[in-house]
Amino acid sequence: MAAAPVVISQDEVRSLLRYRDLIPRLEDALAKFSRRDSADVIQPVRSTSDPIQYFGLMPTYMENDGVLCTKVLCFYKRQAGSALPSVQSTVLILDPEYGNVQAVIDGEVITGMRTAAASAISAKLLMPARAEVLAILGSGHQARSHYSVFTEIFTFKEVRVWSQTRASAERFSDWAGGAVRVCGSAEEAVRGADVIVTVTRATEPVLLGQWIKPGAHVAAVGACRPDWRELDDALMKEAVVYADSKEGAKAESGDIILSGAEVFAELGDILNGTSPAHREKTTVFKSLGMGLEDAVSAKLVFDRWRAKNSQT
Ligand SMILES: NC(=O)C1=CN([C@@H]2O[C@H](COP(=O)(O)OP(=O)(O)OC[C@H]3O[C@@H](n4cnc5c(N)ncnc54)[C@H](O)[C@@H]3O)[C@@H](O)[C@H]2O)C=CC1
Ligand SMILES: O=C([O-])C1=[NH+]CCC1
Repeated sequence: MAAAPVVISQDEVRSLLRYRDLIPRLEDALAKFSRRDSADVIQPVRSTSDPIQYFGLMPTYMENDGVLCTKVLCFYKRQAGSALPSVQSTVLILDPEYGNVQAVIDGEVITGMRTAAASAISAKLLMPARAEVLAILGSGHQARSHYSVFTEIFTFKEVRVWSQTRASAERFSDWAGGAVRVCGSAEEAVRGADVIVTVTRATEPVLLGQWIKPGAHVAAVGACRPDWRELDDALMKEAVVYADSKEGAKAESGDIILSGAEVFAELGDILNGTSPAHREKTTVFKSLGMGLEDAVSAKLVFDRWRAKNSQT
């Protein structure tokens, strides 16, 4: 019988995962994904069903890297007063040879960090030169991880936040040590911004093309269902649109499907040098999230966890 799986908690993941290690591995994995070589990556679009609002399975196999993994995720309606996240997830690492589960890893920190890291990679590739102003729409879990990585790897003169309520935007600004300007409207937050991150649970557009400075880069992270929107048609039609996965974007993104916008390229195509990065134009990175990103993060965590626990 195979050994029982290890369980790696959220605190352990937080202590083991660093953006400086994760970002280069994600860049490598995104590039492999876009080459569509099945020995590098097999990652179908996630399967979803709605028995409890939204239940998703995100399997990935990376033969050459010896990784077999799946994330299980679930959205739920936050109960008043609950501190639990609205996206719950767990990552399972399986033995690629025998299929037994080797590790059960809390998915919250992984989801927060790998999503923010993918957005940061999009900004590295697509934001205008000398970007000075970052605007964040939304103030939840993803807003925090995006603030952390964007301020760790870039230098902005100003960071702004807008959220559904002023109180939640102020809590976010307090969490960030007061270094963030709280804005009274999404328009106020994004006017003149060079980089805009949308991390809301909106189902209707909260970001309009008419507000955006030409040449700005938008990392659009929410609206991951075919009938949900964060961005309006004007922006989707004006911008050069990139995605993590073209198949994922066409199947899951309301902003792509309902606007009729074309996905110009994947981030991996830019990393492979097979598509240009149109930094001089207004760009949108439509992020849906990929099992591949969880697999890379979970492998990093599991390898570090084993190294640490074999020494003790
Ligand atoms: N692309 C990806 O890889 C991933 C995307 N997501 C998506 O990112 C979004 C944010 O996720 P979390 O930060 O974990 O959620 P959260 O629940 O922690 O935060 C959501 C934020 O959206 C705001 N919000 C809710 N409804 C809104 C509306 N109608 N208009 C404007 N703002 C609204 C809330 O006030 C809050 O600030 C969600 O849509 C989630 O599905 C989450 C994980 C990965
Ligand atoms: O990739 C992911 O984990 C998610 N994408 C949308 C919600 C959660």
